[in-house]
Amino acid sequence: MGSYQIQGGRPIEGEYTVKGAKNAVLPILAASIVTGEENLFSRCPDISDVQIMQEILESLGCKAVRSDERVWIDTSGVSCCEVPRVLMEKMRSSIFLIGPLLTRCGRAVISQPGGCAIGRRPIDLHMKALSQMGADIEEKDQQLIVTGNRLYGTNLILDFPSVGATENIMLAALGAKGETVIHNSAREPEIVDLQNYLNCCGAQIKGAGTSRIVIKGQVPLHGAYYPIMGDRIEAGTFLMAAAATGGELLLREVESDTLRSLIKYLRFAGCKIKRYPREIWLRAPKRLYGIGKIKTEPYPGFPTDLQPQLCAVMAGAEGQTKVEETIFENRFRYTAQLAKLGADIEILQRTAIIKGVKQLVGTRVEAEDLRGGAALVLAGLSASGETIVENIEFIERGYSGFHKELEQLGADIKRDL
Ligand SMILES: CC(=O)N[C@H]1[C@@H](OP(=O)(O)OP(=O)(O)OC[C@H]2O[C@@H](n3ccc(=O)[nH]c3=O)[C@H](O)[C@@H]2O)O[C@H](CO)[C@@H](O)[C@@H]1O
Ligand SMILES: C=C(OP(=O)(O)O)C(=O)O
Repeated sequence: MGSYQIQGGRPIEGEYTVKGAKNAVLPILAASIVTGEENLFSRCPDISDVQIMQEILESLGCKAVRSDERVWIDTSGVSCCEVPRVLMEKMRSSIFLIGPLLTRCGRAVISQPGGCAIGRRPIDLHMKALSQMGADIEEKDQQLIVTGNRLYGTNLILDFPSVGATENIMLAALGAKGETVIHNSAREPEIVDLQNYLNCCGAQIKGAGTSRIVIKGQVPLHGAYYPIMGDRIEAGTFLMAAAATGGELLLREVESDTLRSLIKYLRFAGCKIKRYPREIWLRAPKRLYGIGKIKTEPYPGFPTDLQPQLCAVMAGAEGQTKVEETIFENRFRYTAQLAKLGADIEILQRTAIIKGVKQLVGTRVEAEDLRGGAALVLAGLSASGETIVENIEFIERGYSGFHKELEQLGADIKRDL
């Protein structure tokens, strides 16, 4: 396991072009299976989750080749509908193969998806919807065998606007007879990106970005060229790195509208922010203010994937911040590591009560999940002295060249191994 060594106290300053979104590229790469043709994607972040998705696609009979930030996938040779357990367990997004495999082959064999330990993350909503569409689901030897040769479109009401379930249903609905309507669908921008890609392939989907998505089934599809949207979570992480270090940053090529809630709170914290359609400029004060109460919510609310980074930033702010995590029941584990740097954070059920301290002090900490790990890096950038963040493989699931990009922006950060 590798580590980052950070000498804290340097402001994050300059310009940064945001990379393609992890949470858009993963379902989109999986979705390419439904086309049965070649596809070319640009702006694909070079992160380990994308590498694993390429390996999964290859194991199913696709060809997948990366060249710089482009990934070419030829899905014509899909010959297998079983996702190998060892790859399935490597990340949560392996779950996105169910819908495309059902559409392409009428059958998907999967095991439990892996991923960061931030909650139980069951897949009952995915399964309930597929079964309502006529799929047979059988559990055997710790595998789920989903068969759906004759899926039919229907009205589905999600009990919770799950991002993954919304996307999986959209993908399975492509092969279903008739129209599928998803009510209470998730509204995340990455779902809009999935819809846009599929419509480029000839699909007829409308409503993504709202809580009612309509998918016309059995429309002929073809391969396409598609540029992946900018990563709002990466963008938010860099904005907060600048905010935590008294820096000044111009972010380029990100839909600023997708970061409205973060921008609002960073303004409360004392940052000056200008927002243009595809750029965000931020200048931070020497010390931030605590921002009172905030809770994570489905989009357009404050994203759970920025909660750990926000708590790390607020750990050094003047005053108190209360952060309620409403999406994942176990997403505060990283706060025990932040405490090693001197953060004063108390967890009461699903709320973190953060009393800002004047100065975090560098020490050795361990990343235990992707965003919690990024939060430790932000804390290290603002702390005095040296912080060593271990187990950075978790962080590299979602951030491409994280330390190099931060170094370009003025951080003193090195990677070991
Ligand atoms: C690759 C990707 O896009 N990952 C994102 C996606 O994850 P993911 O798609 O897994 O997140 P969901 O929206 O499905 O999960 C939200 C909540 O619903 C629960 N749930 C979900 C499905 C289900 O069948 N049953 C159930 O109970 C989950 O345990 C969780 O508590 O959305 C999350 C919430 O914005 C983000 O944190 C992840 O970064
Ligand atoms: C939880 C996350 O991702 P995943 O769903 O891939 O585990 C994340 O990106 O913060």
